[in-house]
Amino acid sequence: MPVIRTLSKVAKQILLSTPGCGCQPLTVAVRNISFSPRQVTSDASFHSVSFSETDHPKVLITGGLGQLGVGLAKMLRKRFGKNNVILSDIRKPPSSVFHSGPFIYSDILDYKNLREIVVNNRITWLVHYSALLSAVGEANVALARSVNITGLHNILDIAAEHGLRLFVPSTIGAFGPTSPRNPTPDLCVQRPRTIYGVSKVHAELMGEYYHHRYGLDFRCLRYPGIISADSMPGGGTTDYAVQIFHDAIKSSKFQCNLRPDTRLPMMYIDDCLRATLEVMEAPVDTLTMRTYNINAMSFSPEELAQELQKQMPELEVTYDIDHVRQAIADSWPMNFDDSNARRDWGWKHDYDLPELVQTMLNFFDAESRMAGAN
Ligand SMILES: NC(=O)c1ccc[n+]([C@@H]2O[C@H](COP(=O)([O-])OP(=O)(O)OC[C@H]3O[C@@H](n4cnc5c(N)ncnc54)[C@H](O)[C@@H]3O)[C@@H](O)[C@H]2O)c1
Ligand SMILES: C[C@@H](O)[C@H](N)C(=O)O
Repeated sequence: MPVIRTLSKVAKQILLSTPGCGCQPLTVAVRNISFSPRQVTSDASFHSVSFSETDHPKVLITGGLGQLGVGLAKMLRKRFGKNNVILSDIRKPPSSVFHSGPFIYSDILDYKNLREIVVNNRITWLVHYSALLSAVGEANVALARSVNITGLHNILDIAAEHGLRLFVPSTIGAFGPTSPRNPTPDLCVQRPRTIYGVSKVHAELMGEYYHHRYGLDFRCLRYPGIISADSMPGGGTTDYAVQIFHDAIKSSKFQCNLRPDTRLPMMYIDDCLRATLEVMEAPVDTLTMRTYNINAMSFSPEELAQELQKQMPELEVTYDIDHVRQAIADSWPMNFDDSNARRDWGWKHDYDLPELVQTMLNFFDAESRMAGAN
C-alpha cells in the first residue's frame, strides 16, 4: 500500500500542502506528529511507550543463532540483565544457548508474529541480524531477496510503529567494483554486484529514509569480515579467515578458496560486538550520520597464513579458488576508512592481526586442554 494512503488526515494535509520538493519542512512536521507506516486506522493517534534514559533497554535480536547473535546476547545480558535480552531465530537453539537466557521463535517474514513479540515483551531495542550472507545469497537469490529485503521491511515498520531503537548491520559487501577500494570512505559510489550487497544498500537507504521521514532511531554499522572462535560463519566470502584456524588445529593443512593476495577488511568479533553496543548507546547528538564504516585490520590469506605459521610452522596452505567467492572479494573494499566513526562516537579497535591470531589460538588451546581434562 503506498505510504500516503496510510497517513492520518493531518499528515496528508501537511504532505499535500508542502510546497516544492518539501523535503525539510515535511521531515520536521511528520516527525512531530509521529505516525507509523503500517498504521491501520487512518485517524488513530499513535502512542509509543517512552522509557527514561536510565531504564535498561529490552532487546530483541533477530537471526540470533548465527555467527554473531549468541556473542552479542552474552555481552548485552552482562550489561542489561539476562531477561532483558531475547534471542530469536527460525532454527532450534543448542541446549547451551536455550538455557543461557530467553529464546523465542521468530521468522522475520511473519509480520504479525514479530509485532506480537515486540508488544508482549515491551521491546525497546531491536538488533536485526537475520540475513543470507554473500555466498549463500548468490546460491539462492529469491530467498535472499525475501529475507534480506522483505524481512527488513517488516522490521522497519515494526520499529517505526513501536518507537524502537533499531540496529541493522551493513557490510563491506555494500560496495562494488566502481567504489574506491583502498580505502573505501563512508560516502562514495555503491553499486554492489551481489544480492547481499544490493539488499544491504537498500537497508542503509531505507533505514535512513525512515529516520528522516518517521523519526526512526536507525543505527547501522558496516562490518568488515568477522572472525570468531566459538561460532561458525554462515556462508560468506570472508569465511576462509575463520576456517583456517579450525583446519590448522585439526590437520595442520588448509585449502583456501580465495587467491593468496586477496586483501579484505577484517575484525575480531569482540571489537564488532563492542562497536555495536557503543553505537547503540551513543548520544543522538554525536551521530552526524546513521550508517558508519568500522574498521580494524586488513589482510590477505597469505598474510594471515604467515602470521599463523609464526606459531604453527607446520601449517601447509594450498589454494583452490572458488570463482564465485573470488569475484565477490575482488569487487569489495581492500581497506575501510572509518574516520567518521572514530571522530563522532570514539570508535577504536583493540585487535590487530597479531592479537587476533594469538587470541584465536589461545581459545582453541584452552578448549583442547578442557577436553583433555574431561
Ligand atoms: N559475520 C560477518 O562477517 C558479517 C559481516 C558483515 C555484516 N554481517 C551482518 O551481520 C548479521 C549477522 O551475521 P551472522 O554472521 O551472524 O549471520 P549468519 O548467517 O551466521 O546468521 C544469520 C541468521 O539468520 C537466520 N535467519 C535466516 N532466515 C531467517 C528468517 N526468515 N527469520 C529469522 N531468522 C532468519 C538464520 O537462521 C541464521 O541463524 C547479518 O545481517 C550480516 O549481514 C555479518
Ligand atoms: C563480509 C560479510 O558481510 C560476510 N562475512 C560475507 O562474507 O558475506
